[in-house]
Parts: sequence; C-alpha cells; structure tokens
Amino acid sequence: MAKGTFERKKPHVNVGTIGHVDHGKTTLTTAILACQARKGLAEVKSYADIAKGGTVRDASKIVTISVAHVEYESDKRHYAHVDCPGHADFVKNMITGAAQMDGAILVVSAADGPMPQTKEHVLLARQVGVPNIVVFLNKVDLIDDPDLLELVEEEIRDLLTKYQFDGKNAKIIRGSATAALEGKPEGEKAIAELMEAIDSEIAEPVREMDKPFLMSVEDVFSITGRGTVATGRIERGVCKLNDTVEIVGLRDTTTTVVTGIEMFRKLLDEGQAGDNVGLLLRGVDKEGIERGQVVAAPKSITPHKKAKAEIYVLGKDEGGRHTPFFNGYRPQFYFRTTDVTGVIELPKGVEMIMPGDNIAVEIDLIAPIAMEKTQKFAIREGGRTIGAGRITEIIQ
Ligand SMILES: Nc1nc2c(ncn2[C@@H]2O[C@H](COP(=O)(O)OP(=O)(O)OP(=O)(O)O)[C@@H](O)[C@H]2O)c(=O)[nH]1
Ligand SMILES: [Mg+2]
Repeated sequence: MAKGTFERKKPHVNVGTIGHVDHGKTTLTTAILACQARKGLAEVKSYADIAKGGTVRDASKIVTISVAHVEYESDKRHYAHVDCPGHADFVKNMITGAAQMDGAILVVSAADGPMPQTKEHVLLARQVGVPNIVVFLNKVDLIDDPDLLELVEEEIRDLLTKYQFDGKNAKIIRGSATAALEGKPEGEKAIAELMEAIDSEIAEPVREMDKPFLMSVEDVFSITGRGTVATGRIERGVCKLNDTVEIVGLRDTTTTVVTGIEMFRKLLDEGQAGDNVGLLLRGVDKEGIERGQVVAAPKSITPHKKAKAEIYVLGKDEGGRHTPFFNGYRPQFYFRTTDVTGVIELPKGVEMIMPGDNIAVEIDLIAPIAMEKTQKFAIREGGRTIGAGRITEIIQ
C-alpha cells in the first residue's frame, strides 16, 4: 500500500491524457498510478474506477462532463491528471475548461499511428491554449519492426508541427501501458521516462497571483461623500491601494486610481486573486462604470468585438436547443458577468449547427468586451445556456 502522504511542497501541475479512442489513455493513467504507487508516490486505482470517471460541471454550471481525476507525484512535482472516458467528454472538457491542463500526454497507439481523434485532440489543445504536449507511443509490444516505429514517430512530429507545437523536439516515449501495469521492467522504464519528460517539458503554470490584476465588475455603489465603489471577485493578480487601473469594456477605456479596498466591511491594503472586494475609484461617478466591465492593470487587457472561437452547443438532453441554428444566428454571449448580443458566423460550407456539435466559428458582438485568447464564455438564449465557447483568436 502506498504511503499516501503527499508532499504538498512540490509544485503542482495539471496534466491529462488525450488521444484517439482505444489508444490506451485509461490504461496508461492506471499504469502511471501503479508505477508511482510502487515508489510510494501515488495510490493505486483500478482501470474500472478510472474508466468510470466522475462528473464535473463547467464554469457555466450547465455542461456535465464525465472525467476521472487522479493524482500522483514524480520526484519533483505533484500532478493532478484528468482522463476523459469518451471523445465527447474530452471535447466538452477542453472547450469549457472544466479540467484545465498545463500540459497534455498525447497517447498514440504504435499499431495505428495518428488517427482522426488524435488530430482533433491536438487541434483542440492548440485552440484552448494547452502549452505543451509530451507523447506516449503506446502498444509498442505489438510492433516488432523498428522502422515502423520510426515512421509513426515522424507522423506524430508532423502532426504536432502542423498545429504549431514543437514537433521536431517533442519528447516521444515508446512504451506499453499494459506491460507497465503488469510491472514488467521495460514497461516501468517507459513510465519513468514519461515522468521525467513531463517534469522537464511541461512548464509550471503562472499562479493567478502572479498575473496582472483583473476584477470583473459585478455591482456598482455610490457612497455619499466618498465616491463610487465597484464590487467583484478578483480573478487574478493583486490590487494595492493607490494603484492605477483601467476600466475596460462596453465603452471607451478610462484610467483611474484605487483609493480604497474593502472586504467584509474591513479596509485592506491589498486585494488578491480569489478575494471578493469593493474598490473605491477616484473621480469615477456611478454612471462611469457598470457591470460587465473589468477593472484591470493598465494595458493588460483590451476591448474587442470580433473573435474566432471554438464552441460546443449543448445537446437536447443537456438542456440545450432542440433544433439546429444557421449562419447569422444571434444569441447572447455571457462573458464573466454580463450578456452581450452578437452574431455567429459559421465556416464556409457549413450550413447549420446541430445540438451536440462542436465547431470553430467567428463571433461579432454588438459591444466590445475585455477579451483575450483562451477566454471562456457561455452562449445563451433568453437567459438559458445553450452552449459554451473559448476564444481562440482575436480578430478586431
Ligand atoms: N497490447 C497492448 N494493448 C494495450 C496497451 N495499452 C492499452 N491496451 C489495450 O487497448 C485497449 C484500449 O485501452 P484503453 O486504455 O481503454 O483506451 P482509451 O484510450 O482509454 O480508450 P477510450 O477511453 O475509449 O477512448 C484495451 O483493451 C487495453 O487493454 C498496450 O500497451 N499494449
Ligand atoms: Mg479511456
């Protein structure tokens, strides 16, 4: 039995297995746990337990996703690892960000090479901003010909390069998840190599605290004799008293100074990511700021109307639409704290989007919103969520 005492001082990194159906994602996840457990760095879980997954709800609290969360350690780090039971769950997870990945382990069966979902997963990883991919070339026990392995590796490198990952230098570990699970030495060796590869190739995420300050405005009050207070949750960074900030979105960007920070009716010197605060803003009247705008570190975010996005449209059984929609569809887009109307433009040659589909589209909002690449949003119709999306590229 594993010790089960995790060394919390190790840096924490989120990873997950991606790849085509049946290429061995869940077996590899089980094998990693088994191998790390033998070193006292994880607790064993059965394949059945992992394959079953658990349910997670995404940020909009609407999309239900089946995903298994496991954790293990390498010598250097603590990892949380997600494995999606099915392709549909994976797609939803990537778009809604229910389980964010700082890096992915792409599992490719050596017997099949890259398959359609291998490509789709790599593309989605690119679109939603997964920074690094490490490859596990699985099922090498089925292949005797080393030339064939070389060939498959080349194919994988080309695929990664095509989607702007560093295909040429990507780490590709050859191994067999089943052999590792059974405790065979060559199997365990590959898992050890994989652990080294994710330690070295997947960068530690920048902590929310270390990012530039941003708070989305939920409410605005005016306090007689003092001025205007905007309240909201600090999404990232730190805000200190007398910091210069910008108010961004919906109208022209303005600059002001934070002259008071309040939390639970107490005055603070600074607010940090995760805090629900009220910010007293110098020279801003009650009409000068509104819900849906953000208060942010100067020049850290800009307002935009047009962008490319990857969207997932809820199926009928998920509470979504019962009918398809067409080019020019005008729903509301819920960004952070507000709905903004906009138009969805479908890719050329695509006639309609069915409930349950995922697709890359362009969105054009009627008002600019503080927006950045990889940002999540919900798509709504009369207050009801019918889809979720991620910005993949700002157009204007
Ligand atoms: N020969 C061999 N078979 C393997 C290996 N790894 C996994 N398999 C088998 O491949 C099949 C699929 O493995 P899974 O781990 O369920 O694959 P998956 O990628 O999680 O599949 P989905 O979750 O359905 O997409 C199972 O029958 C595994 O036993 C391996 O290294 N060698
Ligand atoms: Mg699986």
